[in-house]
Amino acid sequence: MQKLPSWRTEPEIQALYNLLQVLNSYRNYSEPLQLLLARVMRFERFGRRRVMVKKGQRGNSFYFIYMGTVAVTEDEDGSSAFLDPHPTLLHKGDCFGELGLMSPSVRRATVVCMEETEFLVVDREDFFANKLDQEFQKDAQHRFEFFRKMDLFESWSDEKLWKLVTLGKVEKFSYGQLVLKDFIESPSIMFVCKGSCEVLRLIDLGTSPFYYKWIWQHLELIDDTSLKTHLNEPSPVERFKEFQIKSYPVQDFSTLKLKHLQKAWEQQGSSFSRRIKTSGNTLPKTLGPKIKSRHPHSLECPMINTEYGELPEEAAVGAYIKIHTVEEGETVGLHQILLPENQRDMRPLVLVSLGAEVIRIRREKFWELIDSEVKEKLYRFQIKYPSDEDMCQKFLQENSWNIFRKDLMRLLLKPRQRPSFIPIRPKKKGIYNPKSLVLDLCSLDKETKPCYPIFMAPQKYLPPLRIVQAITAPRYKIQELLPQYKNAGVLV
Ligand SMILES: Nc1ncnc2c1ncn2[C@@H]1O[C@@H]2COP(=O)(O)O[C@H]2[C@H]1O
Repeated sequence: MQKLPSWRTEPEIQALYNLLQVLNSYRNYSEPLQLLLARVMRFERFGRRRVMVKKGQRGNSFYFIYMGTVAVTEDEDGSSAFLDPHPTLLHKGDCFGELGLMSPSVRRATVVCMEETEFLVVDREDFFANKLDQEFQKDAQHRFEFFRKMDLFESWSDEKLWKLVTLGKVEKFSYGQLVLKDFIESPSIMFVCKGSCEVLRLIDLGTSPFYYKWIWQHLELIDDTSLKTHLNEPSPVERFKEFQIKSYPVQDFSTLKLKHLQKAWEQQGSSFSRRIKTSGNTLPKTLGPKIKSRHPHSLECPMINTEYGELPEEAAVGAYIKIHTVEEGETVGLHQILLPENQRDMRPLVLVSLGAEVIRIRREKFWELIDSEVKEKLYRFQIKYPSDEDMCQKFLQENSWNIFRKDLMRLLLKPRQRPSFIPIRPKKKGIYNPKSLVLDLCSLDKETKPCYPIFMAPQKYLPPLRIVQAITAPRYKIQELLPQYKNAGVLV
């Protein structure tokens, strides 16, 4: 790569072409164009604070970022990038410098290295000889057509729309890739031009009164004598019954039917005399026994203090909760743009790609461009996201369903499946076991704990928090709820 382009042999050009497949913006070009570029690109490396492109100056080169990060700024020396908490950053695989090469040939912005950065440089003559200008015109036309279809800009002239087109580029994100850590704080808005994205909220479950109550309700099933102090509610047995019946979305009414029949028989003077125990402190018999805790004694584990009382330290976990999906043609970050700052919901929200192409535009640039008609339409975009407490309740409800579904799948399908092939991998230090993403309330007081991954969120949002995807609690064996499946996989 560091060899002068004119010295490269054919096999070296092919090797460079292969090497550059990791760069998104390069890979997007046709294969012949990629090969042509591999012949002419120069390799360059610069240190932090080096200004690559200066706003207002004439441009001579176009750049692919091979490694490192640069910032795009409005000032001439790029110093604002080091003061701005949210600079516009370009990373490995991105490219820049095309606008200054095309008319009106001056640089529209300054680009400065944020760290030591490696570039592949295409000079002006090669840029035009390889018709890269036409590629960028095609991209711009694509953005123009996307905005033209949007109801939001229906009243705009083509000329005005082109101004918007020049404010951002299309960025591609693969499935599951993080688009923005927090789009509430982001200085940009986004237009999803292809695919979709998910809005997630990271919730510290330990701050929710509902979660606190839920945890203790379940822990009482492990030992219902030691926890009476935690809730001033009906007896634990009562709660146990209520919970166990509710915790599976299946209810067994057979005992009620029997009771009804028994009454009918008594009225008919039948000699039937068996009594079915349905009331009192026991569960309906047909529901069977719960899975017994292996620790019938009081729960001994480290506790932490929360607003509502003590919570086992292990149960102080967080979860990412999906609150919205942004579809193709929709926007991100405009949902409260018209609200006064003191009325805005400032809770951090994460944006994750489900396979998406987005156009990112700085808020202030967008604001300068929009007129009263667009502002009026923006009122329609206002979305109120649910409260953390509501999200927590939803998470726990879905959790019960998910655990139930897994139990059911295990019961109905597992014995029929062939054992899956699990390659033996050498154990690596520091790579967490994905199973640890499930908090198991039955093993809270076990000596050996699974090593949970730690969420390294900036302290201003949350303390380091173990993230879970699900919580398993003491529960009935599903066979007891579905007696026709006495043995897993076999319907009797
Ligand atoms: N908002 C933006 N987002 C990403 N890249 C940009 C943005 N504005 C300008 N650029 C790039 O920064 C470059 C500065 O030099 P050019 O004007 O030649 O080309 C410009 C674009 O490639």
